[in-house]
Amino acid sequence: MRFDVITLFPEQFRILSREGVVARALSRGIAELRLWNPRDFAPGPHRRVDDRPYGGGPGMVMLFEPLAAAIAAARAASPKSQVAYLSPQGTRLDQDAINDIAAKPGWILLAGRYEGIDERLLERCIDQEWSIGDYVLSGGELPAMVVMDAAIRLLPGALGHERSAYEDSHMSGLLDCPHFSRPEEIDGLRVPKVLLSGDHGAIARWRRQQALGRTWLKRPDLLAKMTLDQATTLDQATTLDQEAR
Ligand SMILES: CC(C)(C)c1cccc(C(=O)NCC2(NC(=O)c3cccc4nocc34)CCCCC2)c1
Repeated sequence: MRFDVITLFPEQFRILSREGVVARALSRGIAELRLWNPRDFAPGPHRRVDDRPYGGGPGMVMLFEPLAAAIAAARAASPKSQVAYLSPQGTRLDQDAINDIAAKPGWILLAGRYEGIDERLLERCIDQEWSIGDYVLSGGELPAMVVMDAAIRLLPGALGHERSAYEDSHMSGLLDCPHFSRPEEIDGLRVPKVLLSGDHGAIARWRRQQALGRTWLKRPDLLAKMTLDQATTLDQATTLDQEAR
């Protein structure tokens, strides 16, 4: 899977190629990352990438021409990729959206800065608009990295052997169960006995029950969102739970 990122701050993306799942996927060729700086496509001696907004007001707007040229160059290099602008106006991303994103051959991600981009880019050059959440950010670079992290970890071979472990927990649509490790007791706080029992059936039941309970209490909206098949699993878990009592 190929990511072409259009950004005024390409240096920020070094973090992805240094360590972790994304770095490993990049070094293994499971994913590719290419950075495009609009400043390299800005004409004239001053190579302007931003200018004052028509109609006045504070701040600057990213100019159409350098961004359109950078997008065209990225499209030429990655003809199968669609263009997505990371923006507060975008469709809110969730795991279902990430699954769809990871199923495509590649994406050209545009990260905004200043007050945003010239609106005509949305008309002429951008296919999709995505948001990672409702809070004010300084740029679209971190959202772009969030999308890349979430999508790349889904690619075959990205997670290696531990993927199956994630599969049934993270992909169940439920919150995680509580996690414990050494020592058994900290300041009077002990590890739940079932986790020390070695009874893997009971441990699996307890974990499922805890995940269900926490999701019910903290994020009932996730439960409501579960698809039919997950709901079936939910029934199975509940049955298991009833048997256990
Ligand atoms: C009502 C709300 C959401 C608080 C809001 C309302 C108005 C402006 C912003 C805002 O943050 N403007 C700055 C800006 N943000 C983003 O790019 C951005 C923000 C949040 C999630 C994102 N996902 O992708 C990109 C995202 C970066 C600089 C270029 C202009 C966009 C926010």
